[in-house]
Amino acid sequence: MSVSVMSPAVPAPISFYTSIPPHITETDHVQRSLVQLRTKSKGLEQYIFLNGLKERDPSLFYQILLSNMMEIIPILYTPTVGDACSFYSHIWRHPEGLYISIKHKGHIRQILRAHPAGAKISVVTDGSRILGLGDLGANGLPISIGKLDLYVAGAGIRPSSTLPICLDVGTNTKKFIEDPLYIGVRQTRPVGSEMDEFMEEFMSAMSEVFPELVVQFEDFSTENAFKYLDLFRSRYRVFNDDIQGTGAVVLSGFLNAARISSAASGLPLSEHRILFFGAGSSGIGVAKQLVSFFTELGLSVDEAKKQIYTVDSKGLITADREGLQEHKKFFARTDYQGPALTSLVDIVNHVKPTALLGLSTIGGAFTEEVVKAMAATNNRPIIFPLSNPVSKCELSFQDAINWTNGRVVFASGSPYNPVIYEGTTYEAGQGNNMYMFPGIGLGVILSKAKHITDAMVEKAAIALSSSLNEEENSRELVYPRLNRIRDISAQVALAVAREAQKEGIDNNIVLRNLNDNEALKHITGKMWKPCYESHLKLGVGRL
Ligand SMILES: O=C([O-])CC(=O)C(=O)O
Ligand SMILES: [Mg+2]
Repeated sequence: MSVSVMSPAVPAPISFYTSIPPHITETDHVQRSLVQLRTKSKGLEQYIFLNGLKERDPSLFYQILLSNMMEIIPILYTPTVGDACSFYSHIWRHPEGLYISIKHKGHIRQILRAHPAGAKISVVTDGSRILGLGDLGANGLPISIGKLDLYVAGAGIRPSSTLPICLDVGTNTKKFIEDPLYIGVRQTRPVGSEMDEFMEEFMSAMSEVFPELVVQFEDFSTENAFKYLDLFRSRYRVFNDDIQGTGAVVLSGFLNAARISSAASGLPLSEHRILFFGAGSSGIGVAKQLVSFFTELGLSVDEAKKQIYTVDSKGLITADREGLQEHKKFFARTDYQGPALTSLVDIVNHVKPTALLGLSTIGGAFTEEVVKAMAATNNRPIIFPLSNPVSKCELSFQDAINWTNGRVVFASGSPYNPVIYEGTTYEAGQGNNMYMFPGIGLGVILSKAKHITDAMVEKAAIALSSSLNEEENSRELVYPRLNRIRDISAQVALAVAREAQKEGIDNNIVLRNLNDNEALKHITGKMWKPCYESHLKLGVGRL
């Protein structure tokens, strides 16, 4: 009997074929899985379904994710991942990612060595400030997993090169410690030197076991976010997504929003007054990113700082306030001596900002009065309610449109559906760091940069802001459409790599010698794509 050249070299076991019903193809199974997903109720049930699918058939999972990104990303990522984290101990089904516990102190290298080699990008959280949901302890792992799914979808990183980690060091949230189903260690968080020593051991073990690894710190509490970024950024390839990723994505959206707003007002970019509602790691991270950009426009640091006002739970931050936390001092105002301004409306009326940015995690904080005060002094007020998930967002898109008669230039951290107002359809921008971190990570991996500098992050932001196509610009969008994420990540990655080359901290000669067009081709050519079909053909997949 002659053997067809199309036959697989090694025939699949008979049992494999007999387990597959007669009328099933790859194409209809993708459709079947989508139907199964869509019949689940929205939110956590859909998250659990996708999580199970990823475990059962990773190749099918990625196939579905990549061909339905607009539908799937809000389930695996913000906002639904917030519910997954809140209830993770209760919905936990199977081991995934990696837990490094405080109990492993002294043995972290051995634990990492037991993991398959080859990780190139790791997202690491200690669960202490998950989105705007607070200290969720060991329940924080899904945020690392969700961010890495975006690396796969948005930047084409191979799934086996990703390493989601939750540092299980305890939680200060009593209800978790008392919950019999809680999956983390039952103790409060270590402070001071115990945590510092743990982090030192962890980072040095990571770089030893995974020499090519880029580390993204995620959702650490504000103080630790700043502290560990400062401590490790010159020694390892590490960046903090909440400080730098959010800083960059907001700078990028602000540049486009300011262009739209200035077209109506004639105000030069450097004269915009920006009010930050929220002064945690993200708020201050974004503010610093703006200062750095303004200085490049020719302003001194002091002049740039003057354009920025910060507000925390006690009101407008002024230098004369007692006991001001270290990270808030830089932006504390010295030009206001009156009685403390505590209400946001009073602050808006005093500052008359052109842009109001929310990073406060206080849902609904931008009330009708606040929004109308913004609309009273600005033809095109810029309002970015950036806190996540939706329950913590300062303003809904519908209210923003209604209360400004459609004049607002809007971007939120979580997604909103388009709104129709007086016959016109308006689209919300999503100012989420998902536009930045996949491209930043990819650029660092490909250029083999030694460090991630502020200039690399800034160049990433500028690349994003100029990535909008004609149609997106004509619709007055402030961010490109998400379905172009791979193109955008490639442009961001190139900008990051070019800056690393300029600073002489890259280590990839091939990339250095390519012109921009060749380099973009090289980058997109490296992007991983799922190959679902071949699994059934070769009989090695699991349906
Ligand atoms: O995860 C997101 O959607 C954005 C983010 O980093 C955060 O809110 O902490
Ligand atoms: Mg975050």
